[in-house]
Amino acid sequence: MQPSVRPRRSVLYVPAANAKAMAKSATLACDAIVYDLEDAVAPGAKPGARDALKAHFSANPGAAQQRVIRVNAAATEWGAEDFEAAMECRPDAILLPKVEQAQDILDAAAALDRQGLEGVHIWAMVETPLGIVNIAEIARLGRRPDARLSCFVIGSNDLAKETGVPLPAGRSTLLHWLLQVVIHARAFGLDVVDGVYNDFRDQAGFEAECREGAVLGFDGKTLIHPSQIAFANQAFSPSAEEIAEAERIVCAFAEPENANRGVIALEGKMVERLHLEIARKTLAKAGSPQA
Ligand SMILES: CC(C)(COP(=O)(O)OP(=O)(O)OC[C@H]1O[C@@H](n2cnc3c(N)ncnc32)[C@H](O)[C@@H]1OP(=O)(O)O)[C@@H](O)C(=O)NCCC(=O)NCCSC(=O)C[C@H](O)C(=O)O
Ligand SMILES: [Mg+2]
Repeated sequence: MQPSVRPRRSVLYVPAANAKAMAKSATLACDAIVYDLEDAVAPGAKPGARDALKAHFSANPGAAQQRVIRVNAAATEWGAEDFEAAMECRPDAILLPKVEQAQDILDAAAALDRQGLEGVHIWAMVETPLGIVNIAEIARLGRRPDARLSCFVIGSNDLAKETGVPLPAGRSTLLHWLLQVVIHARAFGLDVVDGVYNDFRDQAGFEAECREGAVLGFDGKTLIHPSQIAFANQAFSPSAEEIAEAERIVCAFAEPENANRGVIALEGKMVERLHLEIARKTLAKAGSPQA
């Protein structure tokens, strides 16, 4: 399944057991919401969270944001009931935690097929050592429409837990694994969203990690608090300078004398038609009609 063209700059987790957060979520300017039935919901609160989720979707059949539901893994005692509840809600996507092999995705896709739920994508969390080791096999499903896979989401807390590494500023301990996930997502046409920043009162640290994620090639960041949305939207959007440069490149190639040229000089730099493609992508991301 091809990834959606909708942006993934800001992807907010909302615990499905938190009625106040659920109500607030509809008003927030994030690109996507992940209603969580997994780690943010205590074992005893799972049945109530499923009911709340179903009631929320039933009362709000449409939403401005993409809506995703994170279920517990199929192998857990909650997995089957979570998946049933998620299918009943008909979200844009179901997020599978701790994906470790392609079969995890294919099983979920088959269940969606059995229910005739067309258009429901699968997102996969990459957050275990085995998930990283098998990333090529899993990412390859991006080329198979029947697998429904459209997006990877990093789970940095679980990765740190499973590997025993700390999570220092700059995430040097995770960098190698993060880059593997990004390159495999790009190779097989998947979107890829960075992990959460836990210290939600530390705005400077959060902003630094957003910038780092953008430079590493992520499409956006998963978030835990509404205060993180605005900066994520900014960090994963083209800057004013990038937009202006892209416009100059598009204009330069539109000049009649450049119509048949593969490479031109612009402001002292070599600019090829591949840069024109990049410029058009930048403008498309910025929502410019010049794209
Ligand atoms: C972290 C929090 C528990 C903090 O909550 P709280 O102390 O209530 O924050 P505030 O008082 O500052 O909240 C202000 C208002 O904003 C609403 N709020 C807070 N968080 C959210 C949210 N996520 N979505 C929607 N609305 C939210 C509060 O209700 C207040 O509203 P109001 O009073 O009307 O103004 C809390 O932020 C939280 O629970 N965050 C989400 C945690 C979560 O989902 N965790 C699981 C996903 S992270 C993960 O598992 C990653 C991965 O798997 C990995 O391995 O790394
Ligand atoms: Mg996790």
